[in-house]
Amino acid sequence: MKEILKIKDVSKDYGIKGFKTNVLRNISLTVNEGDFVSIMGPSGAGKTTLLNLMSTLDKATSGEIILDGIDVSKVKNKELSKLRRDKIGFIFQDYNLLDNMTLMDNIALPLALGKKKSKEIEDRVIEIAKKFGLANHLNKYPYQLSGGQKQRGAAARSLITNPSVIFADEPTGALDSRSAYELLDSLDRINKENNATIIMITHDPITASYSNEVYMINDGNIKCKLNKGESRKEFYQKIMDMLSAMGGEL
Ligand SMILES: Nc1ncnc2c1ncn2[C@@H]1O[C@H](COP(=O)(O)OP(=O)(O)OP(=O)(O)O)[C@@H](O)[C@H]1O
Repeated sequence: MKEILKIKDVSKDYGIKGFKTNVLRNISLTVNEGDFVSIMGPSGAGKTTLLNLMSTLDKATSGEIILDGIDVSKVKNKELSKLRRDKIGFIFQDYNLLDNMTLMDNIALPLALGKKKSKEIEDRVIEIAKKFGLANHLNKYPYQLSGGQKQRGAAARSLITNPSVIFADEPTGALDSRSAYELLDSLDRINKENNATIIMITHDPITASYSNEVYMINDGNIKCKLNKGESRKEFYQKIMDMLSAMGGEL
């Protein structure tokens, strides 16, 4: 199995000398190709900080982060944007689609900087849009789309460059339950069919039950890790049991 992300003894402090907050403490974890991982934990536990370090948006105070064989602490700032463009897809809670572009152009955007021909780009957008149930909406602008369609558009955009890993920060946070289900179903499909590696932060146990592994973070540490192994319903129950054992504080 190929290791896509390896984190070794990673710590993160904020603030200046004498006023430091130790937000993450000696975190280690490995994500393999094709894994679908959730990170859960109470507000302020350090989930977004961890995601920002893993996705190279922020730098660790100490420890090692290896992304697809590259030690990110050794990559210069100028090369980091290329690394992000080539290897990482992002899905944010608030979609981040550009209002003045059609869905087709929004999904194609990460490819616009490359050297691909426009017909090739269009074919790729259509292929991915189909996976997300968006093939009939490609000529629409974001204001003509529902929240769920926008978020599936953002997910399609994150996949267009065939990244090594997709990071999603509360991707269902702004969606009603039906739209959340459709997004999660699409993510589940691209995980299984394209062997896409997905790392997602969520507060929601139902959302987490779509992934295959859950890391529970509290006070800057990994408190426990759950593996799916059984059906999604049983995994949901396992997550709920873990949350109640931790005091249900989410
Ligand atoms: N730039 C920063 N400077 C100082 N402290 C920060 C900074 N960013 C985050 N923190 C602190 O680090 C801690 C962890 O924040 P983080 O956003 O990672 O938590 P979280 O688990 O994602 O929380 P939530 O679920 O509420 O989004 C918090 O106490 C927060 O106040």
